[in-house]
Amino acid sequence: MEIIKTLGEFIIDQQTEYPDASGELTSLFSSIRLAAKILHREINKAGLADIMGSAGEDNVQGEQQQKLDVYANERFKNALAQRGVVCGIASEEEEEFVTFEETKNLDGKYVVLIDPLDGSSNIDVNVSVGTIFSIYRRVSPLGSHVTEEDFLQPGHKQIAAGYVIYGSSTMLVYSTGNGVNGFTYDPTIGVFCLSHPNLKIPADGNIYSVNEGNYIHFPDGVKKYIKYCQEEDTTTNRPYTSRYIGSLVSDFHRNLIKGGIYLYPTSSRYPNGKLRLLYECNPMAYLIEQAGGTAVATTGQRILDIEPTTLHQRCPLFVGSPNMVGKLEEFITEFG
Ligand SMILES: O=P(O)(O)OC[C@H]1O[C@](O)(COP(=O)(O)O)[C@@H](O)[C@@H]1O
Ligand SMILES: [Mg+2]
Ligand SMILES: [Mg+2]
Repeated sequence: MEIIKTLGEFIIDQQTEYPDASGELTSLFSSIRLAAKILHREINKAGLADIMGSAGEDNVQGEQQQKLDVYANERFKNALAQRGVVCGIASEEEEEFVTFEETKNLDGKYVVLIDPLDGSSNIDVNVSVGTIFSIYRRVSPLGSHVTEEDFLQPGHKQIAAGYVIYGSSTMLVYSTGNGVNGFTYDPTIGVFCLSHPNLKIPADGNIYSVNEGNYIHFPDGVKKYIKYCQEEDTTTNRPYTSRYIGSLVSDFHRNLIKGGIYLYPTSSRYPNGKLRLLYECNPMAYLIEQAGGTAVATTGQRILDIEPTTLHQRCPLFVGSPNMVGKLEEFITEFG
């Protein structure tokens, strides 16, 4: 008989490992689960619903907001405000952090940082997109008003992080600091089921993911590494294969399973890199380290040790199989 372990059961099992657990994190995860199911439903029929295309406004990053960016932001915001365990969120689609001022939330001990819809440029062309989330305990006292300090915590202080990928199937992949597990959504029974237990990234891979359209603007060390990936050398399994979907969640997920490296370096267009530290780089760095991989902003600079200064700050991201990131760091050390 087929044993199905649902996400709900898995979280409750994990909770028993923490004797003083209050169940609040479990409750927070059920909010994320609910919003993910609603997004799954909408994305699956996106071509039929009025949910494609631009929303006609720019977000704080100066990027045109897509209708699905706005929709996803509202769904996650509403779901996270429901259960009184989250006192505030910071989102790619909100200029300032949002506090849930209803009294019940002031006692919420968690803050959530979220990229409600990752891979926005792929929405209208039916390519997989995602949601990325990062969870911290607040630093301000319970019952008091939420402050920016609650959000500007270094990545190693995360108590959980994860993503949802809306692809050929919808999956939720997360960690609470005890390994990384993946759950596939079964819409026929409306639950996420454990499908990828204890994910570990291979130490080496043969996939590199980078937008080579920006190549001429990359630092020399990165250029040299990309050339290294393309050289012929069967002893080191090169040339590697180039794969770039243009949705961080999807490129990350593939490399997590198969081994590989994802690079979003600095360039003249993005002098500090494109991706946002708090709700893209930190959660992915937390997951990759839990899966045995590495995430750096440059040689020896662990993403999780960066002290954030602003909500939407950007930083370069090099993440993936430890041996591949290590090799890239050698090139950056030598060539800058
Ligand atoms: O088109 P580019 O410059 O290669 O950027 C692609 C990257 O930008 C992103 O789309 C940024 O995320 P958002 O879609 O959430 O803004 C990543 O998912 C992706 O990896
Ligand atoms: Mg994103
Ligand atoms: Mg986004």
